[in-house]
Amino acid sequence: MAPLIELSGITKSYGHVDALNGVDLTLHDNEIIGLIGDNGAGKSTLIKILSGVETFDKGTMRIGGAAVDPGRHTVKTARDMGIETVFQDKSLGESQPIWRNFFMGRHRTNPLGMIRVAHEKKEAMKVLTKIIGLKGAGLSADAPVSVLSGGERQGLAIGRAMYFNARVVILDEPTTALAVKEVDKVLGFAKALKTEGKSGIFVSHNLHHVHDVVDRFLFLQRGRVVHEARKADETPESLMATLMKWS
Ligand SMILES: Nc1ncnc2c1ncn2[C@@H]1O[C@H](COP(=O)(O)OP(=O)(O)OP(=O)(O)O)[C@@H](O)[C@H]1O
Repeated sequence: MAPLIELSGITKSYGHVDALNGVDLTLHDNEIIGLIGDNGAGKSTLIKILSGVETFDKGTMRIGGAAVDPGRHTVKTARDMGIETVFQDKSLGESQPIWRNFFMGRHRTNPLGMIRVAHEKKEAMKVLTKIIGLKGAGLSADAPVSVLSGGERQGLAIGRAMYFNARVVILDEPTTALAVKEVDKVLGFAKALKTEGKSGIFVSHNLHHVHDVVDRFLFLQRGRVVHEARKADETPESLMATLMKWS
């Protein structure tokens, strides 16, 4: 079976800055990989290209074996091919109810074009309580997003991606600026991707978090993949030593 994602020789420049300089990357079915690299290594550029936010200059991208035309790759086509990204700065509508956020931009409608509100509320709560495991007396589909903690908001975004049939969920610094208990929740949500048969790409500066979640690590430096390693061969400390070596 073809890898879910296969990148070969991907380059991307912003003016004179080579953000990516010949990146090769393979992601297999039901695998989570971690992208590790210092500031400016190219991690964000790479995930923006995968998610269709940015295009690439040279190289080939295959998703599920099908070649992607960089001129036609958009957030919509990436989603249609099963790639969803939970960006660090994603904005949820704070005062909007949870169910609306869950279905934002992708509402289920009846033949008259009206939103199937009761159905959407039921579906959203099913995912959030059964798959993501959110708890709490005040938790209801009608509650505003503002009742959710930082970690739970990540859970909503991850659950939504899974519901809309993502095959790959990209998590961009999902644990940044969260309290310890919230971090544990988010790491649990990330690991749930595998239980649900999905794949993932996890980007974080925290090597303990990366080590906890992923199967394989790719080290990026100045727009190139300079080192790859498997979880079985690494500890958070050895990852740090490798990062220092390449920084
Ligand atoms: N829109 C842009 N315009 C110009 N240069 C950019 C742009 N986006 C990224 N770059 C440059 O491309 C290089 C790679 O940046 P990128 O944000 O992908 O790195 P990163 O590994 O995600 O860093 P960080 O961990 O700090 O987020 C950097 O030199 C950065 O300054």
